Amino acid sequence: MTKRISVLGSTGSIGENTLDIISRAPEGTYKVAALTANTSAKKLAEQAIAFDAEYVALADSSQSQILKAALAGTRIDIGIGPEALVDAASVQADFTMAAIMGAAGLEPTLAAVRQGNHVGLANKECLVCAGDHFMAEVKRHGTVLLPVDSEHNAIFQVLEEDPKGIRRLILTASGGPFREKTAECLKAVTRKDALAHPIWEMGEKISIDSATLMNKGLELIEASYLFNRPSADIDVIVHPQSIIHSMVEYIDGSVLAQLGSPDMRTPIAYAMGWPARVEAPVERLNFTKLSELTFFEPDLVCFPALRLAREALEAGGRAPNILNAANEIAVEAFLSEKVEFIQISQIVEQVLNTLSRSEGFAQADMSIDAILATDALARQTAHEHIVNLL
Ligand SMILES: NC(=O)C1=CN([C@@H]2O[C@H](COP(=O)(O)OP(=O)(O)OC[C@H]3O[C@@H](n4cnc5c(N)ncnc54)[C@H](OP(=O)(O)O)[C@@H]3O)[C@@H](O)[C@H]2O)C=CC1
Ligand SMILES: CC(=O)[C@@H](O)[C@H](O)COP(=O)(O)O
Ligand SMILES: [Mn+2]
Repeated sequence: MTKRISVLGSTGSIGENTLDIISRAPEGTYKVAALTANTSAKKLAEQAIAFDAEYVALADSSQSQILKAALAGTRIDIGIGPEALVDAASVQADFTMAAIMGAAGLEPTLAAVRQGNHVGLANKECLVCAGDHFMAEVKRHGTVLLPVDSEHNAIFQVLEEDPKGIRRLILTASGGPFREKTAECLKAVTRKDALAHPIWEMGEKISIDSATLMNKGLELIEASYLFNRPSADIDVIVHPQSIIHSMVEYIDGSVLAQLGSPDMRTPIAYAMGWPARVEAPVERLNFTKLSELTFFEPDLVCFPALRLAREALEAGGRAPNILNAANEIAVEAFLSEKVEFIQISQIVEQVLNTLSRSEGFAQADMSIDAILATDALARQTAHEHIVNLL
């Protein structure tokens, strides 16, 4: 039977990889329901025509004329503005790929969750800013949540084989482009250096997160919510080759891992095909050509973001929500060359300190409005810290 698929964030790296899997599948396997983007109107229109989408949504209204002109004369419905992303996510779909970058993806992804079908979750920020609320909605609607983030997809695959007797989850990290740098050298790194991930080709925000190790911090929080494990049960280990995507250690000492070439089309295909396995056009592992697999502890002094994320997870309440929002603003400031690389984690720490002093982290109200209010407050506080730095 044809699967109806929506792709939230179709113009991004995960979105394009998802459409690549769709384009290679036998005729009739998939039907594209909805596609969304922020500002990439032209690319969104091209995708919509190529994949015969039913509905497209563009968040940035200033680009709407480009989209409308490009789709004039087609039967593709168009929505404009952030609320149209929620409409797109509400178009009936058997599987939705949630691949919007950042907390902007929260409300559309929740709308997809409310359909009660299958959701592939790439947008880790959703879980970081609203973990309890998000997982409660998944449960309430009987949604099948399929992790797409490579580490979480690896753990999901392992736990499908054996969910008993777990001692700890081990998240692997590439270490990013600066894994061999000293704290002194990190002071001089540029935007270009930070975007040059040694293994993965990804969007700009996640590439910077990988360079600061905040990506691994967000993934630690993501894993805690997805697999219902406390911080103490989740370790991070640097594995520069990124061949082992993550592991689970069991109480008898066994460790099960998922391996594969570092290509996101494997976890994407896994999520789209689940519970079946489907073809993905990725390079197969050739063990005789793998020179070595190495591992070492992350350096929490050079990369304080990972420590901050673990502290936020352990503090609970609003802390992960604040961490995420502050990080989004700090990364944006780094990408627009307003702050230095090492200031990203400093800004996040300052926002956490400021808001823990003035407001505390306790959060009785886990409603979406409370989550969005905290997100807005943390963004404003981060902007204030950045202004003070300039
Ligand atoms: N890339 C990867 O390999 C991996 C990514 N992820 C996660 O997946 C998510 C997407 O990452 P990635 O594909 O790399 O990111 P990209 O930056 O490549 O793409 C992001 C997508 O989200 C859209 N978008 C960005 N901001 C907004 C907004 N404010 N409102 C609506 N739409 C928006 C973009 O539209 P536009 O093109 O118009 O800007 C684009 O379609 C992130 O959460 C990331 O952490 C997880 C694991 C691996
Ligand atoms: C591909 C993927 O899942 C990314 O989140 C990846 O993990 C980034 O690499 P780092 O391990 O460097 O953060
Ligand atoms: Mn990852």
